[in-house]
Amino acid sequence: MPVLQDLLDALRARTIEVVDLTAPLHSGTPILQLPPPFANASPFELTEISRYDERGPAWYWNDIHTSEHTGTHFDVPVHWVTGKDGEDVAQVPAARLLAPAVVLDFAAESAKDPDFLLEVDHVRAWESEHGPLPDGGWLLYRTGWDARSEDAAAFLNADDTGPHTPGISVECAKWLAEEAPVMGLGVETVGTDAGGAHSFDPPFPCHSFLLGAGKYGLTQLQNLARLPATGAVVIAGPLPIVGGSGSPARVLALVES
Ligand SMILES: O=C(O)C(=O)c1ccccc1S
Ligand SMILES: [Mn+2]
Repeated sequence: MPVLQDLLDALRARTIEVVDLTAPLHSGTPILQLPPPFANASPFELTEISRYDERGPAWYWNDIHTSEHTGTHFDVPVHWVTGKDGEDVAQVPAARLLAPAVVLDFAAESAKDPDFLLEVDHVRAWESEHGPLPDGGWLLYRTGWDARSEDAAAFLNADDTGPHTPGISVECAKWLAEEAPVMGLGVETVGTDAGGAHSFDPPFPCHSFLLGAGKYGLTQLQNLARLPATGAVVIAGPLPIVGGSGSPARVLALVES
């Protein structure tokens, strides 16, 4: 029996579940707020072209206006200066859009400290319990932040000192980029870097090291709580925007029931 038929049978029998890791995309979707003098992304907008009316009697359609980095989205190397000679989002090999994924759950730590940072030791301890990180796969970092995703203020969690959202330490970002076998980092927060990463050295180290190493980012993921620590397969579908630095993406996980 061909393996693909086995997959279809398992999906039909629901012995394999499809978990949607994507946040709904709408005008209220939180977007990263960079401080002046830096420019910022635009909120997502739908602009109606027609809706079964004189502009189009039988059809409803819209223009969309969005940043590449709005909502659940896929970061590619060219997004950062360290990866400027790397892939744009249209150049990501299709074979890499389906990959194994592991989940590192630090939701409890992030609930206690919104500036919590994942360190290499945390990953090493996870590996001693669950085995090595997947070669060519995703490290999905669960912080529980998806619960805030429909409240932009809570999700961005900024005060007069800037945003306070959990992330990855500089040392861990460098290690994930240069030592770990994963092809990318997925997070629940607005971007792959911690809210305080603007003050790190280098600033935004996940972007700087991971994209500089030709790796990828997935952001604003949801439902990581529904995935096992190991064994999920993630399908991430960015739009192949020619020359693009990233794209809103539909991200799904296949999980054995
Ligand atoms: O890639 C992103 O969505 C992101 O987080 C970002 C975008 C542009 C500048 C800084 C950052 S930190
Ligand atoms: Mn991004």
